[in-house]
Amino acid sequence: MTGPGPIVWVVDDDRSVRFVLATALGEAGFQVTGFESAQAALDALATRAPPALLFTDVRMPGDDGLVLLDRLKHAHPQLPVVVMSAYTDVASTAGAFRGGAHEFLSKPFDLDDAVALAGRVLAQGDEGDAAPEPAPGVDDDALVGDTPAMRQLFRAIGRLAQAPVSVLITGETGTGKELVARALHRESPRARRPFVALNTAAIPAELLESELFGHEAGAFTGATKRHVGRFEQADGGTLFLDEIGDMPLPLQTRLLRVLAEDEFFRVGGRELIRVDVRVVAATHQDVEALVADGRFRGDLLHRLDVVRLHLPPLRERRGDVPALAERFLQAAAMRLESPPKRFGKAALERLQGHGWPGNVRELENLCWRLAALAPGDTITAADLDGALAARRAPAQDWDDALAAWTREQLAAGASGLHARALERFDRALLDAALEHTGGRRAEAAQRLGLGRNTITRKLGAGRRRR
Ligand SMILES: Nc1ncnc2c1ncn2[C@@H]1O[C@H](COP(=O)(O)OP(=O)(O)OP(=O)(O)O)[C@@H](O)[C@H]1O
Repeated sequence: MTGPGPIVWVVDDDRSVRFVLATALGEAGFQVTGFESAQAALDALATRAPPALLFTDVRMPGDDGLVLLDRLKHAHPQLPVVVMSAYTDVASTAGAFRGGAHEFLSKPFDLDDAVALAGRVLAQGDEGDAAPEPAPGVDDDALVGDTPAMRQLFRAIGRLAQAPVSVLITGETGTGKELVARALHRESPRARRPFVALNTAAIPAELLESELFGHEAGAFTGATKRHVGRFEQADGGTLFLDEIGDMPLPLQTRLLRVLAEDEFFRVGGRELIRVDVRVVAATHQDVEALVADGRFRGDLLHRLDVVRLHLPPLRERRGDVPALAERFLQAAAMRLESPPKRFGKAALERLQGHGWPGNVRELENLCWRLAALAPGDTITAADLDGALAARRAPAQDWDDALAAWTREQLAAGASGLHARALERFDRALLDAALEHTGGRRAEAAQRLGLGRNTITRKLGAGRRRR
């Protein structure tokens, strides 16, 4: 899609990073231009209006990203800059923030996170004092919900935000677990300190430990610089550990110890690091079952699960669908700088009747698509059917999606892709078959043409290594 969305520039000497980021941002409605060097971006600025947002890598041939940041801060102080780097050492991150970076994105990053970040930064700009004409704001982090389950949840968040206890958030994918974690942070006395999120499932097991606790230069092959882990980054604030059920067992043991002692060593380090971090964890899995199967430590669950917040799936709170849909549509129109649209009555009814297997995220994506593509001011039931069908279409081209995933992973520096791809292939088949058979393994195995033992083994392997 090349909608009339806000203009974003991506400066990175790595062509594949520019490509994947531009594609993802483009699909979300931004107009993206890539530059291979700081100089190329500066040259463009001499002849063109500045973008609404700029992403830049740090280490590039010629002037690096921090030099670019410095120049931009003088020439265009209002322009938000997101600095991206694989080097999350103190010098790079602190240098970036000192230089006026709006956000720091550590590579490899999740593309959804990068897109969400772009949305957030621009929304802040829209609402902030610095924006020339503050638009009527849509608060990206505001939780929408008026059903009894959500009201109860909001009360619990208000109460829990003040208490420094660990919280475990459960709920299907896309139900808003991260948003709840952010709300807990925002309403807490830690609000002025960092909120740091880590998706355990998105990071290869062998990198997780150093991602969490950091490492010293030379701690292992490839560790050329000191890396400050997420625990340290979150000092004084909140660390959100998403998909905690996917954490490998040895790391669970280490996490348990750190939570008990509030101190740790970086990988390969000798200096004892003390931190004050509130941990909020989340999972979409049945964590008690993981404990029963020996895949998750009961004592760690106990420590993380001082209080549990459960997010019901959207199909169990259909009353919230209209307000959510209107909100997303309004936010999308603002972001795309397109005229506002509304849902017609029949369309709203159809939305409420939909099953929403992807929950609020699915609804949000659909609204973005409709904001960009529906022809009139009022969205009809036919527009909706078209958008739902279009959403399903890419799923048919799974080989394209696989190729895109592979390119993205390679660009982000990942290795061992064949094994990981096979795992995901198995998991997609198994999950879909189990969903189809209502969780009956024997039937799922038979439908897939696999032996029952094979399916059990694959399920175990998938869960262990995810
Ligand atoms: N109650 C809500 N009000 C407004 N927006 C919401 C609400 N719940 C979820 N969203 C939006 O839906 C999207 C998905 O939410 P979020 O990422 O918090 O889900 P999640 O449960 O953490 O998903 P996953 O398990 O896949 O990580 C986000 O863009 C979020 O802003």
